[in-house]
Amino acid sequence: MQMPDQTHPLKIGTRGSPLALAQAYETRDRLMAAHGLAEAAFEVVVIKTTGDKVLDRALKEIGGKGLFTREIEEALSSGAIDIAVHSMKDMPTVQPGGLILDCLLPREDVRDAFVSRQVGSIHELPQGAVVGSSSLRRRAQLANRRPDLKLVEFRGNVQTRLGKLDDGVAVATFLAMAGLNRLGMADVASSAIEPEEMLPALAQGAIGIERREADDRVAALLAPIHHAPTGMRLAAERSFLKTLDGSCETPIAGLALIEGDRLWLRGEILRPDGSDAIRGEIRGALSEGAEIGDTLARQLMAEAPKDFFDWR
Ligand SMILES: NCc1[nH]cc(CCC(=O)O)c1CC(=O)O
Repeated sequence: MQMPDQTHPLKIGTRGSPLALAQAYETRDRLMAAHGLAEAAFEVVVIKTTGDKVLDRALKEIGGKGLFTREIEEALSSGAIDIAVHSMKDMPTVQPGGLILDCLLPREDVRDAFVSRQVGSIHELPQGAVVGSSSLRRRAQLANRRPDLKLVEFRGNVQTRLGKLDDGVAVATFLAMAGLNRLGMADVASSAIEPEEMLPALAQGAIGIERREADDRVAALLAPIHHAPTGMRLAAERSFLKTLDGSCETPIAGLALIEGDRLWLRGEILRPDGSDAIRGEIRGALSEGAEIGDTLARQLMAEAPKDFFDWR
């Protein structure tokens, strides 16, 4: 296999946020260790996406899937980069023709973090407290569990959101534990929310590496850093999401865990205002992630009232 080197570096495409860069460097470090390569054999290429450019509107208004990925995938297809590093929870369930996402790094903490300067957990929030979040899923889940709370839009990176808390715009907000851990900012979390209380986003905490499907050299380079258990869990979670036709910006939550030689998938779908939630779970063989994800999605859809999906 032709290894990348200083004159022919492997080009790693990524968004430019501190979290995206941390994920790109983690990928580079794993590739360096797996193949005994020097840092100079890699080049990190920062690409600005629509989601990075538009900061003044709610994500669902800008609309469409792949808000944070389109420009990066174009660079991959054109050959401007060799691999693209993504947060799997932001990835559409189907990749553009010619691209494939089959390399996953070991998953980080899947839980959401509850972040507040004043209170320690959701339960401690006073009646009617203002909570900031831009995530349709988190807003719907919170409204479902605490209809008394007042929800406000909250966009921007971690620092921006913490600044809004300091300015008193809201008493609390939510972030992914995975992102905080990767940024070395876990201490920002007042507490981690257990999946039993609130299921996370599908694929939360997982990093995926996308490549050109026909690029056998890159496939061979990536093979040793793929984490199979994460792949099995994500197969179930992404199949669940795909059948529901959801994206990271629809009120759908779920989590697959490995219990011995079995996969255990839990899922939840909500109305955006939180007035209704439907939950379910399913178990299956480790190799059957795609099947159980699809089956659970169909079960929940069958249980849902006719108008349940009118928000789509
Ligand atoms: N939608 C933005 C996004 N995409 C991935 C993460 C966190 C890291 C991860 O889940 O892997 C975040 C931020 C957040 O939800 O706090």
